[in-house]
Amino acid sequence: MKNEAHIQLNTLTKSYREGEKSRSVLDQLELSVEEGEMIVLLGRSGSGKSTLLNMVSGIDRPDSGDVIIGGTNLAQLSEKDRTLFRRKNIGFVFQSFNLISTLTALENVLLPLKLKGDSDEEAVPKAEQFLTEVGLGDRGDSYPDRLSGGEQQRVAIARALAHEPMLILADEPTGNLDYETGEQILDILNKLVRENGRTIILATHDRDICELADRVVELQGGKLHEVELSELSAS
Ligand SMILES: Nc1ncnc2c1ncn2[C@@H]1O[C@H](COP(=O)(O)OP(=O)(O)OP(=O)(O)O)[C@@H](O)[C@H]1O
Repeated sequence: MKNEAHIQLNTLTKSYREGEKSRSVLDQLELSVEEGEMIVLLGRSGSGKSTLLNMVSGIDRPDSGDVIIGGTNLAQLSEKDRTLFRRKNIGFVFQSFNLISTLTALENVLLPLKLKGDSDEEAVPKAEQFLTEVGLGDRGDSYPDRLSGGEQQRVAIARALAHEPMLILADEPTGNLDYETGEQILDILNKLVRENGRTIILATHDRDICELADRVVELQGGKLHEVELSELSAS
């Protein structure tokens, strides 16, 4: 029996209204992702990458179409149920790290575990373990403003993975980092995701990142096009 796709986007359509005008961003878009795949999502600025990730995470809802993740169609859930689904099943890594500045590194990683309802006894060892895995086991007490950009992004990765979500969404995770630090972050993300069999969709402008991907798709004119890895190395 063929496995059901882990993520299935069917005829996904989204447009934004501005006054009288409507701007189409996603147009009958289709995507199928298998469990454990790493997909790189390319696209020019304004092509709709963040809009697409917002649909997949259930932060926003499509005008029409399906967003089926692990058998649940997010497009049919209420906002409250989409939030609950997201907390349980999705981890985010953003370009701007998005750590909470008044919480220590450890407390930031604890947050998704506490939201999920874990007790301190369960959550603290898990959060410490994930901080150790990103090489920051000794920085749990540091506040974000005492950490470098690369360290903050590593905390953000630990936070994204701590509640063991089935899907990781990363929006330009190396966008604010220098080349070398960006490479380190990608190595960590890649290793953790691969070792744990997680599915990841990573949006970027950076074509170098594509070498880590199982598949590369490009958003253009509201639709996704598969990009051959050989095309990228030639360009
Ligand atoms: N809330 C909104 N209201 C109106 N228009 C929006 C809204 N959000 C996004 N857009 C428009 O939708 C288009 C796609 O935006 P989106 O942020 O998804 O692109 P992107 O590919 O992520 O861009 P970038 O790489 O620059 O972050 C843009 O033209 C943007 O102006």
